[in-house]
Amino acid sequence: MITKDKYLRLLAKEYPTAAKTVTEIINLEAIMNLPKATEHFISDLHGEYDAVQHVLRNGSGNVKEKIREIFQGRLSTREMNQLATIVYYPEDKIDMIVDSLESEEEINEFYSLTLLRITELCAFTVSKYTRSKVRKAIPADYAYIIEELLFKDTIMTNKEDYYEKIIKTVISLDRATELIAAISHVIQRLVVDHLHVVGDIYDRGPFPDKIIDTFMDGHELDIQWGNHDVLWMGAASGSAACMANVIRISARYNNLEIIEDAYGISLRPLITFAEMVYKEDRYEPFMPKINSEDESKIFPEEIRQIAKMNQAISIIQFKLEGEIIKRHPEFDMADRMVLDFIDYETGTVNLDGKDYPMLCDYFPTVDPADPYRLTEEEILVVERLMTGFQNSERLQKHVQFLLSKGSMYLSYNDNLLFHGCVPLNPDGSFMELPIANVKYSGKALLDKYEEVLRRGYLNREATKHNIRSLDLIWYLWEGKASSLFGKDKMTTFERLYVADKETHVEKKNLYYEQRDNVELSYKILKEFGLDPKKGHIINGHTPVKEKIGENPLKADGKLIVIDGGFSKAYQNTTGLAGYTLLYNSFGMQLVSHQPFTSRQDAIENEKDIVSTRRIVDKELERKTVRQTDVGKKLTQQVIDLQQLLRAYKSGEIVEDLLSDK
Ligand SMILES: O=P(O)(O)OC[C@H]1O[C@](O)(COP(=O)(O)O)[C@@H](O)[C@@H]1O
Ligand SMILES: [Mn+2]
Repeated sequence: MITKDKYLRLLAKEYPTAAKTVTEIINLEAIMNLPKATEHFISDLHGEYDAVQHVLRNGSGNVKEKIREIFQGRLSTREMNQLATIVYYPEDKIDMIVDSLESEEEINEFYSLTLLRITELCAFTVSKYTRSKVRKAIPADYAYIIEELLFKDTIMTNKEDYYEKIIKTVISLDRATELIAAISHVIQRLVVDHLHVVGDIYDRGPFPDKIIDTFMDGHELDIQWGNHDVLWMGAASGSAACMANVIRISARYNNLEIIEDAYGISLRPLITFAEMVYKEDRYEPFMPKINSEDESKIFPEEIRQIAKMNQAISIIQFKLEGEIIKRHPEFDMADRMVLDFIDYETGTVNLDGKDYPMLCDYFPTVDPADPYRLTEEEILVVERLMTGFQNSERLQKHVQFLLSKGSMYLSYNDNLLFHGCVPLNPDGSFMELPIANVKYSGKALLDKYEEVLRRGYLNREATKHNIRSLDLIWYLWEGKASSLFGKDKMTTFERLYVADKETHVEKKNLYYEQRDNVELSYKILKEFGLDPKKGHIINGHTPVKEKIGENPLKADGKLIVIDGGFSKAYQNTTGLAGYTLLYNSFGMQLVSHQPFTSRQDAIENEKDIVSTRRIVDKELERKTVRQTDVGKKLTQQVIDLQQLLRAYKSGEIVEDLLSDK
């Protein structure tokens, strides 16, 4: 361990004189007195890149709010909406406006007014940050000009002329669009300081990869993994069962492009296998879901092929899952040995003691005497697909990003964030899972899951030794003690093969029934070492059915469910798109969003998502950085620097006065 004296001497290298130490103390004190930065919570993005982009660009309605604060009374609603659209989509919107203008004068006037307005908006947005933070958010190309415009020197007498001159020069050099775009990006970036992604970036929607690319490009953020993210992480780590699920879901939502085009993984082995082995066209339950807009863009033959792939990979999935369940009696999943319950002669299935007719009884690869055995062809298909997943550089890069920014849960500024639940037993105690003969529950279980996920990825090439970790990663997807799943079983098989909906029911963990119970929130916050009086629990995972009166604020606002509802497929059930949460120096606000139509509609018709806000918690006094987790670290730094200063004064450590020379 490093001694205090050694530490001070190391610190003295960074602050070699008393003057430099004092300057840093003053700087840190100033930062701690600034208002707490805005945190933005979003979840369940499900590949809906355009809608997510929109919410990020408008900062859950924050950009509009700031525009109103500054320009109400000075600009008309139309002008304010136009300005907001420019901030969200600068290049496209400006092109459109400029195209509609007739003369050079009109265009120049538009540029000049827009630059003035957007500069004012940006200056207002960044006013709560230190200059050094703002500088980091400014793109290098226009750094000098933007800094000049933002940090106006109030003592300069002829400053207005000076700025006008800058703006005129930029316009005359034909660079106005670029500059407006650069300033817009600074606003987008800083209108929300820190982003929390409470899970489920992947599946159902078309572009999870593009969402991750956006996240990799600069936002300050953290991620709490969702069950769908973990499924992809498992597939990238070498779990064949996770991979089969990933492919099945992509086929079901007609999104195989994500695998083939975005990640460059060839599905040819699966297509060939499906055509070769599933000779009869009996794939009705496996038809992909196709959006009405996409219907005209797809050949019927392609739909047939996707359905067959879905059918082939589903059976492979059930077989692989059966093997895992057999290896792990402690998973307690005997009821998921679904291929055992089929009567292959009569085409019925026995579930919970009751016989049901099957919607499809075509199983060309299943040997009723040994239903879980993969055929040689199936083994080959799995191997070839797996190689594709493991060799996809882009997928591996994305999963590494998820691992580096993500965790099973996060404590941040007194709040506890996780995607699903802390699984409970029917009597309310924390549910246990034995892992390598040790029982884990509550926080320890979530910590263990995280350890296993990281280990599973790290050992992805040591296939044999990794099986135990990979099995557990798959368990996280659909096991009853999984904090990401939170249901008693996943009825994929029943949904495909049985019409009777009573077999489709997935019973939610007691956690979900008890979410309104303040005591439970207290108990969980305490379990995770947080102060229950101050903190909140923030979850995603379950769409909030506002349509039938469900409230996203549970337990008097102690627990907040912010499923963003981006997934189009689920918007019929919820009645609106969903929720995001903002936490700024004034408190917490829940924002509900109407569905996003399209990027084009947003640009052309200035159609913003209508967002309404509800206050969750109001700070009695405006919260400063000092009262945050960052503040705690800075306070400690100030204490250390004060000690260093005393050491300089007493001569215990000698100043390096030559350090500047
Ligand atoms: O809507 P689909 O595609 O049938 O998926 C249903 C499945 O998704 C799940 O709800 C899990 O996904 P979510 O995390 O998005 O809820 C399962 O419980 C369920 O079996
Ligand atoms: Mn989920």
